[in-house]
Amino acid sequence: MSSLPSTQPTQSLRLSAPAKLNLTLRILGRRADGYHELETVFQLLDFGDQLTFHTRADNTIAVHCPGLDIPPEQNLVYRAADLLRHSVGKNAGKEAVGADINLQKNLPAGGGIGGGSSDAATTLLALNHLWRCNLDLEQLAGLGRQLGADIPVFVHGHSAWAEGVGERLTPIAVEPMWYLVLTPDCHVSTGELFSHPRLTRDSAAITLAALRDRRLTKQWLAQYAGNDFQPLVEALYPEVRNARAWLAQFGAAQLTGSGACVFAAFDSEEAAQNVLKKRPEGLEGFVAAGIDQSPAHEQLAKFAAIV
Ligand SMILES: C[C@](O)(CO)[C@H](O)COP(=O)(O)OP(=O)(O)OC[C@H]1O[C@@H](n2ccc(N)nc2=O)[C@H](O)[C@@H]1O
Ligand SMILES: Nc1ncnc2c1ncn2[C@@H]1O[C@H](COP(=O)(O)OP(=O)(O)OP(=O)(O)O)[C@@H](O)[C@H]1O
Repeated sequence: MSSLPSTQPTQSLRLSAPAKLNLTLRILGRRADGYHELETVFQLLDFGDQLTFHTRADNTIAVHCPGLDIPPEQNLVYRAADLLRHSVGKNAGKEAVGADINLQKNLPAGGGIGGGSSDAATTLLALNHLWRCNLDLEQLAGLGRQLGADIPVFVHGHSAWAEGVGERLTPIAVEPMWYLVLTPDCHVSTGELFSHPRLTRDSAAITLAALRDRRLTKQWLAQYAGNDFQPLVEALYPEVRNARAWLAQFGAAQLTGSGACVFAAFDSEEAAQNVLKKRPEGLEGFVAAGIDQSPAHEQLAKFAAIV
């Protein structure tokens, strides 16, 4: 995969953290370390969180995130920033490696759309630039992997076919589609689901060979879409079951990640918006286009070009 643009450092930066959907998700088996081997398709979306980074003259990392009810030091944004500065040994030197980071959350936490993971990846990209760490994308993805299996895809910033625990990535082009994503008001714990005795974890592999020219078409999806978490999540969370059953009236509807969000694909924004307007009271959601490239990378490249 490509490396990052190298430029003079700057003092502040505003970048997006896009959401993802898992267009298919198969669990192939459990490894000795407890993690699971997967096959999944990551589709990036043109909707996500927003982050602003300002470097500081001291070594403090301060994360401001109105509305997210967790201690700042547990925020994946803080953990990514701290991991980056420790791993490059910068915090031991004379140069200040602090930052004020403002996180505007638009994505629900624990929704299976990768919000926290994307925030962490965007933080690695931004601070690698601002702190002049000069790590390449592989190195940043390796750091991200230490914090979560979903982070590497956002570091590389391309919709992808993924294997391993989700870190072995092959960039793909997905036929353009609009997605209606419903966000049931419940929080699903990824760790609990992966360790649940009733989880299906012996699916047959599809392999990348099924994706001709690394292009994913609607026909491919019709054959291979699905999510091994779905039966279990629907059994445990009636809100998810009800949301998907409602959406299934309008198209093939499925779970993303380990839930709780469910989605369906449409040919136009208008078609997706029309369905969103009809949603039952109390059920929220959003419409977004599928994109192959992360806006964070485009923003960083543009930024680097003008400083
Ligand atoms: C379900 C997906 O969202 C699909 O993209 C991901 O596999 C989950 O990725 P994630 O949320 O970044 O997961 P992590 O934070 O790394 O792990 C949470 C917990 O899920 C389990 N886990 C995660 C990923 C994986 N391939 N196998 C696992 O068994 C591990 O027990 C881990 O303790
Ligand atoms: N910046 C953050 N945004 C959201 N959640 C965060 C963040 N930092 C830490 N967390 C914690 O991580 C948990 C999972 O959040 P996240 O939004 O990544 O879940 P998810 O959408 O299910 O992700 P994935 O699809 O990667 O499993 C949350 O419940 C929250 O406690």
